[in-house]
Amino acid sequence: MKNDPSSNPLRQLYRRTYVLRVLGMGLGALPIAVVLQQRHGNWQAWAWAMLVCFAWPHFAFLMARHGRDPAATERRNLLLDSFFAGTCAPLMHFNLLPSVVLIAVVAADKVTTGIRGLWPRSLGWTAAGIVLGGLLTGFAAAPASDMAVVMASLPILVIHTLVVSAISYSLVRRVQLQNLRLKELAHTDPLTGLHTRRHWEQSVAAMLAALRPDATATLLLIDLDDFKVVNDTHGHPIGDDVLRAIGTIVREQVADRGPAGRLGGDEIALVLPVDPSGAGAIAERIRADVESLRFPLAPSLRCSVSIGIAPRPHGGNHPREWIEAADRALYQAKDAGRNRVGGHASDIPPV
Ligand SMILES: Nc1nc2c(ncn2[C@@H]2O[C@H](COP(=O)(O)OP(=O)(O)OP(=O)(O)O)[C@@H](O)[C@H]2O)c(=O)[nH]1
Repeated sequence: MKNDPSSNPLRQLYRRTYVLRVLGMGLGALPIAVVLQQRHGNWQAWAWAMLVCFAWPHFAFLMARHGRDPAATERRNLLLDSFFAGTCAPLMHFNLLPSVVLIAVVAADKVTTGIRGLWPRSLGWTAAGIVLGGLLTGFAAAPASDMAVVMASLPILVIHTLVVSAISYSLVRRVQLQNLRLKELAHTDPLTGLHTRRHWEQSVAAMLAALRPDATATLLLIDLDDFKVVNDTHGHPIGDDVLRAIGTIVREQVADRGPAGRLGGDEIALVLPVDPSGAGAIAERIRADVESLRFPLAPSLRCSVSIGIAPRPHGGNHPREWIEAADRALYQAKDAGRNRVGGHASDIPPV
């Protein structure tokens, strides 16, 4: 990806502005031509207008494409756009509507690039274009725009505005989708596909806030048995495969019924809106699925989990107290020989 030019949006800027430049300059030719025809412009005025409107966009594209630094070349081209638009105002003897439209259009193009400071800088270039063009045309002024000039100015006004809006919309949508993806990545543990600890805690808090105070919910705390031995015997990558497989099992068993997160290391927690016996049945399925896991790269490997279950504490939404209760149930399961579910049987003290 590093050498892929498409991975650098600034390097690709000249492609996007090429379309806008061809469109803007091409449509801009219409009111310029009408004004030149009305005031019987000389051949030099026509030649300059045609060069700016029809040759410059392609020349700018080729310069940026073949330049050593396309982004820098394109930034300079954008400033030259403003200069050329500036020269067109005196060329049209400052005919008000097309002069203002042309200058506004090239200014808008600077804003849509998102390059900081480009738009204010472009104003100086526009002013330079106006002064140079003015010196060459003697600053002749005929600002009134008749109906023919108004009509000829409409296509650039309407079409260019709509195209710039469509491009801006698609850029905003892309940024929104990328932000969403970044948020997902920040919320998801890459190994297990479960929530990260922080996001899990936030999701549990949100879930509890949405539940009635007396509504049932149960916390399951899952811990791999002798995971250190798994790592030591089969290696860390196989240990990662185990975590990955358990993440898949948990996600399949929980579906979207409640938040499931990796608290760290080999510890996974989930909260389900069910009573302890319902949670016990789900925990038992997870335990059995983990027990039946097989790994082609480590055929002798057998895994198991111990699971602690704790019902939601009465009269409180304190995840810490709740996790401690599930932790006690988990360690009872470990003490009782591992590969089992603890906490939903009567021998586990209530929270
Ligand atoms: N492969 C792998 N191992 C990890 C990861 N995170 C933590 N571990 C290992 O997980 C092991 C956790 O061990 P412990 O929870 O202390 O104990 P255990 O061996 O599972 O024993 P019990 O919990 O008592 O059954 C440690 O060896 C960590 O190095 C990980 O992302 N990948």
